[in-house]
Amino acid sequence: MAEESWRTPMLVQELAKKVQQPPSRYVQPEQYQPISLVDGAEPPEHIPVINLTRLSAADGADEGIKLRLALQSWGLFLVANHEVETSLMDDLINMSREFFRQPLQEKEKCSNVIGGKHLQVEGYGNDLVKFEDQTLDWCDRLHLRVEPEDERNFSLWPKHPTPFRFNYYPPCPRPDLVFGIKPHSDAGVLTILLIDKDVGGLQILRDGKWHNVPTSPHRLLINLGDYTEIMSNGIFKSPVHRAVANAEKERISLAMFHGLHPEKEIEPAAILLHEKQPARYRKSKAKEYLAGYYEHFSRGTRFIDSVKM
Ligand SMILES: O=C(O)CCC(=O)C(=O)O
Ligand SMILES: [Fe+2]
Repeated sequence: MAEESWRTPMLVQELAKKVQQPPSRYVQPEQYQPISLVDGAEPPEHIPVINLTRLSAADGADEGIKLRLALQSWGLFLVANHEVETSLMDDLINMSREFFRQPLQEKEKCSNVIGGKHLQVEGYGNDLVKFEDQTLDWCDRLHLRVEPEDERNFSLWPKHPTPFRFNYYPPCPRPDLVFGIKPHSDAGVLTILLIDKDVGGLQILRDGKWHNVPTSPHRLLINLGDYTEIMSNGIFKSPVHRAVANAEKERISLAMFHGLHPEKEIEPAAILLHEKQPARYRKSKAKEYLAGYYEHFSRGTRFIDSVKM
């Protein structure tokens, strides 16, 4: 049988302890290399902020208009007045840090490797490796399905279950050569992202420019995913984003993805279509979309481009 050990790379956290240079599998092709990333990006001032208290106030129509404009032009917004206790946000990040700081043996009880050979989405470990020549990201994850409740796979959950996907980015000796997570848009309906309040790295692409997302104070970012872009026939955007690596500090983020039932069909809403505005995306089932999404993600391309008409 062919040697397929490339399918199960070493955990990045372990690798980071050993190497002075990221191995070639992690180094982005020259045209994508994140040279002077942080310096090169736009400051965060322009990223829209939506105040949830105003949005739900009886006279909050102006905030509603702001929200619509934000989703049309950015596909995302930072949340003000989210009323999530900052201590809860800290606890989540700290619990996550504790999980990743455990001995490897302990973490591997939640491993995403099946049969010693393949990676699945759910569990602890690397991102999916679909192609031998795919460029890998400088991060490990703990990815857990939380809804529907009867699909929770508790054998992959740490002892203290938490319903999120945790991204762990170890320091990288050459952040100019790798991505923490390569440029991508999220697949689903929307994502709620809890960002490390001390270490930056998340950047959003808009009109050809990368914008840094601010870290402090405790930040929640809500971004749309591809399903919403398709259902809105392109009115709302599914933003391309990436995380850059850091030479000295580890970084943690928690993403909660809201998706759809695998059998559900995703297509532009009929109410938005008319003769002058035909459907701009082909119909697909959520499960087929996800399969295509992961293939494209591995390659650093966007599946949504292939369902555009
Ligand atoms: O770590 C981040 O800030 C971004 C994570 C992300 O984009 C993802 O998990 O899809
Ligand atoms: Fe993402």
